[in-house]
Amino acid sequence: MAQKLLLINGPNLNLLGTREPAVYGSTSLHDVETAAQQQANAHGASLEYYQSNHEGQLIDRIHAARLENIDAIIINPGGFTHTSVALRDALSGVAIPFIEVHISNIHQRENFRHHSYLSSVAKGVICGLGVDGYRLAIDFALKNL
Ligand SMILES: O=C(O)[C@]1(O)C[C@H](CCCOc2ccccc2)[C@@H](O)[C@H](O)C1
Repeated sequence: MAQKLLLINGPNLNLLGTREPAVYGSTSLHDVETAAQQQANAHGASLEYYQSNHEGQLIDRIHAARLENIDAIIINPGGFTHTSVALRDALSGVAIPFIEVHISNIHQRENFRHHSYLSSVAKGVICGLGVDGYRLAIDFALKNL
């Protein structure tokens, strides 16, 4: 059966490409999502994408994935990375392997960004490689998850 991937972006990532290009680059979220879908399709897989600024909506989307036979989730949790036990619990609860992606190297930034509530339950974490991190995460998921 063809692999099904889900790409999730959290709060403020809808601003990608419009603000702080020095930190997050100049690629828009739409272009990230489109490239991700094309990458998956080129390998015979499907990829859905979702973005929300609301913690509960992200949690509801993760819960729904359980009923959609999603094989792997690629998620940039945005700022909820550093605050949300609930998002961690949702990902753990649905038991779908996920890869955590951060565009910036959170370990080179403010101290409050150094801890992730998600990393210890993630299959893997990619950070600091810009939007290429999404492509690399998808590549790994296609090969391994
Ligand atoms: O580096 C990442 O991908 C982050 O997940 C991005 C989050 C911020 C998302 C906001 O993205 C923006 C993009 C463009 C302009 C303004 C915000 C930040 O809170 C994390 O610590 C690291």
